[in-house]
Amino acid sequence: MDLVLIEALEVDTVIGVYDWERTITQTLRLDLTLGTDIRPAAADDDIDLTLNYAAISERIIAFAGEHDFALVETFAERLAETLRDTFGIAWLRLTVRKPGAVPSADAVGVCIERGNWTGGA
Ligand SMILES: Nc1nc2c(c(=O)[nH]1)N=C([C@H](O)[C@@H](O)CO)CN2
Repeated sequence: MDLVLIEALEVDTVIGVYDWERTITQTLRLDLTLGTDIRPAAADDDIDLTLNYAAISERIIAFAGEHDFALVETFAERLAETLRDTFGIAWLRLTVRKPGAVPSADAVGVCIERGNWTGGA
């Protein structure tokens, strides 16, 4: 399996468990690793035969604007489900970081993997 990457994508959303967090927008930083087979796209030099990282990034930005979860866990789980359903992604790793949430840390967050890693050539 090959991998398509989206790194340090910043999205604005309402996120947090505290009352004050329900009234503001905060920035999350996302890293995605998307499992696919890039050989058909490379053979034909055709964007329609691969995972379009620009289209996926736009969907993520829209998703963040459409939802207001309390937990980064919920954001990650629901986003992974949406992306896999929308783009037919076999396997993905998604890291969601919340910079500034813990002042003495660069960022806190979660990392999840969903789907089946087929391996192979
Ligand atoms: N495992 C988690 N812990 C915490 C979360 C979270 O989403 N997942 N959220 C908060 C608060 O919203 C915090 O980010 C505010 O600074 C605390 N712990």
